[in-house]
Amino acid sequence: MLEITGLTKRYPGEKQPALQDINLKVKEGEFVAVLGRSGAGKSTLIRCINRLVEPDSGSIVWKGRRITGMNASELRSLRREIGFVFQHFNLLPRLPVLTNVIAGRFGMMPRWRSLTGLFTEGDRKLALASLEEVGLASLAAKRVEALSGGQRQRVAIARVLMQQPSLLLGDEPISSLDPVTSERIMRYIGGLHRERGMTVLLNLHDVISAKAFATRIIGLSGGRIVFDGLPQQLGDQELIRIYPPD
Ligand SMILES: Nc1ncnc2c1ncn2[C@@H]1O[C@H](COP(=O)(O)OP(=O)(O)OP(=O)(O)O)[C@@H](O)[C@H]1O
Repeated sequence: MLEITGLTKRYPGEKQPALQDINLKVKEGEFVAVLGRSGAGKSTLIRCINRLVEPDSGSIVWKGRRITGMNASELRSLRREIGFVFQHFNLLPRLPVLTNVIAGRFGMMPRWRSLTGLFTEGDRKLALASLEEVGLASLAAKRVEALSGGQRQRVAIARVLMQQPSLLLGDEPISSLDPVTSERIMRYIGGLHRERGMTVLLNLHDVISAKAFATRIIGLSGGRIVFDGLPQQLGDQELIRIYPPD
């Protein structure tokens, strides 16, 4: 479903490449957790997949379409199909929760605001149902800026639910949340994977969450894949390879 071949990225002015010759095939319905030390290349990998970061070489093919090489309009339509949860949520703080969630339907369309008047009753119902799923329906009318970090993250998840993507990418979606909220968000994402068959690829700092929820773990170190296996194959030796001491 997602096939990454020979992916390499070096940021301008950096000596070491952030990613070196990454080869990775993700099958439909897999839940992949990407682990690695800070600077290992996890964000770069995820961001190359939706072209928020421009790779230097290699190819990324999703459902038979070559992401590397897509033009701006092809990318816009791709980003409507691929859900992306950032560390910093990417919400519009001054607008109500419900409007932020409905915007998910339009992907990352920059001019979506001009569509506000065109939201249908169906859109509103679906957005409310998504908020219900993350336990925030009662806050639908509140401005996002009045919510806590954990609540904002749940709004971001509700927006992704609304988008109904077949691929969900996440860049450390739980790293700024408390343990209880983190667990809750991971359970939502696990539910999306199990019940809707969504393919998930998440960068995580937390090995325990990765082992509990993922069906496959990728370990990155120095921009290379140093582990690729099942959660139960991740033992002490493998963890040392993924998290080498200084
Ligand atoms: N915009 C940038 N300009 C220059 N170098 C960058 C940029 N973004 C990342 N890097 C470098 O690329 C390497 C990989 O960074 P990346 O953010 O992908 O790692 P990461 O594993 O996601 O780290 P973290 O867990 O801290 O988010 C690091 O050495 C980092 O300093």
